[in-house]
Amino acid sequence: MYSRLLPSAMARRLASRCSWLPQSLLFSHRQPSLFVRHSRPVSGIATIAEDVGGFKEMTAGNRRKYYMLGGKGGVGKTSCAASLAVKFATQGHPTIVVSTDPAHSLSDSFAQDLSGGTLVPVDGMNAPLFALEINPERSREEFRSASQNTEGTGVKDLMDSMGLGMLANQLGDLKLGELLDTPPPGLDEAIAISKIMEFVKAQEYSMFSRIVFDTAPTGHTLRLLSLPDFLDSSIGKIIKLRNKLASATSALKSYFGQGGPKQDASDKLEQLRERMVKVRELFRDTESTEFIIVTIPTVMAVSESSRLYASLKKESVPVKRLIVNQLLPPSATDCKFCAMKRKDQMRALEMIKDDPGLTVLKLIQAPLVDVEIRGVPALKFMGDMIWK
Ligand SMILES: Nc1ncnc2c1ncn2[C@@H]1O[C@H](COP(=O)(O)OP(=O)(O)OP(=O)(O)O)[C@@H](O)[C@H]1O
Repeated sequence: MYSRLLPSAMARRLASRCSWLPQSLLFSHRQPSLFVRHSRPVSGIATIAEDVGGFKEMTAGNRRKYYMLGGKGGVGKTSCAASLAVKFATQGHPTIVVSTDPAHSLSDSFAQDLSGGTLVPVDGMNAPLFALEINPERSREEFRSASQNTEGTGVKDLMDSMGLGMLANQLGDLKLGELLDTPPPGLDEAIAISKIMEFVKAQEYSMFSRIVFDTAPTGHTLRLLSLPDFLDSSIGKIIKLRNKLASATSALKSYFGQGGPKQDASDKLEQLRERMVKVRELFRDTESTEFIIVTIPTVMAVSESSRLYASLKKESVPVKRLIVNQLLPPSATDCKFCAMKRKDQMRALEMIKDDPGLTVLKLIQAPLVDVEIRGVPALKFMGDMIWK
């Protein structure tokens, strides 16, 4: 229904408010092919609405591709991710968009409840687009339940009776469940991403050629990438200790005629570590993955984006595009506030130009619009402005 409303009512309303944008851009939903243009690298600052995003490259081929959108909190990651997913779907790519940000706003963005834990077809789309908010707490729970009390009281009783209760208590302190009660930052999100990776492998999801992730703010993403190392050093040690305990208690138990200890926790954690490695591999896969940084034109946001880019580069994560969202149009009136604000934004854009890392990225500039970007029509509108 929405998509039928868009060309007339909504687009015209938006058009009247964005008179500084080219009309072709505003009505691009009517002629989608008009906006699929060749990508080209950009070395400096483009003017607003210049076609520098290289969207054609993003849609090329039916091999599955993953797009992760990340950046500072509140810059518009969700809106950009949702608009990209809508655009992919309307261009013929069956698409899944997933939020792994613990503070979800994907449901708000699509104006639809996506929190049920299963893929939901997005309302108002004539093309296959499914969305999901992953509940990190729920994902973590399955690991936690398997990692608690696995040696059971039997071993402790046995060790107590042998005067080794103290040792049993100390080893009990290595409860793996506690690690998951206070997880390292990024773990929740990494578990969520690995869950998606698992289920999209199934035959029934093979049709989906684009998977878009709306990720958590910068810090989490960076920690997520260093997780395999963290897990190697922490969980790895814990697993080794527990394995030693397991073989010691197993020897005792068989001596006293009891069964061997359970291996569930160690197995689960080893599995968790392996999955984290796979998530990192996915982030680094230049063939199938791209991380898109979203920012706004403020000194603070650009500085954070610069650090994010440097860290992603260090971790060999492929990054090609930078979205500068919420740019003010040139002021047509003598609004002093607007003029000052725009001057400030231009300064931030200059920072991007001068930043040795960010300047090599394709720069996509997205204007600040004066309507809330909510629901498929608005996302289509935003997508047509950004993804060209
Ligand atoms: N270009 C834009 N013009 C006007 N409003 C925008 C624009 N981009 C985003 N917004 C609005 O800004 C708010 C924050 O956007 P969004 O939720 O996409 O950001 P986020 O980076 O995902 O936030 P969080 O870090 O909290 O998840 C939303 O109300 C959204 O509608």
